Amino acid sequence: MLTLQNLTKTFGDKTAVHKVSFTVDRPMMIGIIGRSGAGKSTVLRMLNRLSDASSGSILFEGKDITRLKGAERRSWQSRCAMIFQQFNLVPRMDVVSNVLHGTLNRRSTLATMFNLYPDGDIHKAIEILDRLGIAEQAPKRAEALSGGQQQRVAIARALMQDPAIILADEPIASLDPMNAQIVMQALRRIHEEDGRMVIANLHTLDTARRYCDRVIGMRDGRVVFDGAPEMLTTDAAREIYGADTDFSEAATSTEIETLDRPEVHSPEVFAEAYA
Ligand SMILES: Nc1ncnc2c1ncn2[C@@H]1O[C@H](COP(=O)(O)OP(=O)(O)OP(=O)(O)O)[C@@H](O)[C@H]1O
Repeated sequence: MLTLQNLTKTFGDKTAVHKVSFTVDRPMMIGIIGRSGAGKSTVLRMLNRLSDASSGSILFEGKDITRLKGAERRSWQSRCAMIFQQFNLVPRMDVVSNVLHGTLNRRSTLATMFNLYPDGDIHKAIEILDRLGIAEQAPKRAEALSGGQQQRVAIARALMQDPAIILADEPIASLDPMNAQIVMQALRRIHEEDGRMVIANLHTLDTARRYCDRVIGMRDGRVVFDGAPEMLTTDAAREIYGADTDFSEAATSTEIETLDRPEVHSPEVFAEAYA
């Protein structure tokens, strides 16, 4: 359903992404890992059409995304929602209005100017917040929430768009381990329950192993690993991170020891994490 073919991005002399190709034939949760500057964000930005590819193509359900313009490009951007490390909420605006911003693409300018939202959208926003365990935060200003809660608001805003794909660019890089776990569980659950594809750029190996069905490793703009988490051996990690034999996985870890991968998928543990 999603195919990247020789996707390339250059900035002047610098090739940030070099002929990246992979196919995703069913909705899955994919982690893209690699050191800083490997090209992970640039790949996501091209996928969402925030940035244009220099060459190569992206096909989704047979359609060439790289060629979309105007309204078609905006429509793609709402099918392919993006979440950022810094949440990108409007800090002084209440939580529910931030979530309702996810409907901007389909609202008239006048309705947007006067903050007029249909009742159905407001109910939907609250339902989504409830699903993410933060409905009681709905009237508060976004800036009053913890980082983990703010990232869940950003996920709720993305869900308002009813996207086929959620792209998450370092979604947990600003969070402490407990909040990082809650946010990763939320993304995993959205993938499993809704059948949405999730592609997340991640700094740490253990997070990719624990939550993802497939891991893509990038180094210097190229894909150097593409496989199941079980295939991600220390040697494969060394290749991705360009490290020598001193390489220690602990250096890329945000581990907190309480959860194993099988438990992560259990709704009970998910609910408990929110309690
Ligand atoms: N707008 C830009 N102009 C010039 N160079 C850029 C631009 N955006 C990215 N780059 C360069 O492209 C390369 C890949 O950057 P990118 O942000 O995609 O890497 P990354 O793997 O996401 O790293 P990080 O984890 O630090 O965000 C880097 O060398 C970066 O400096």
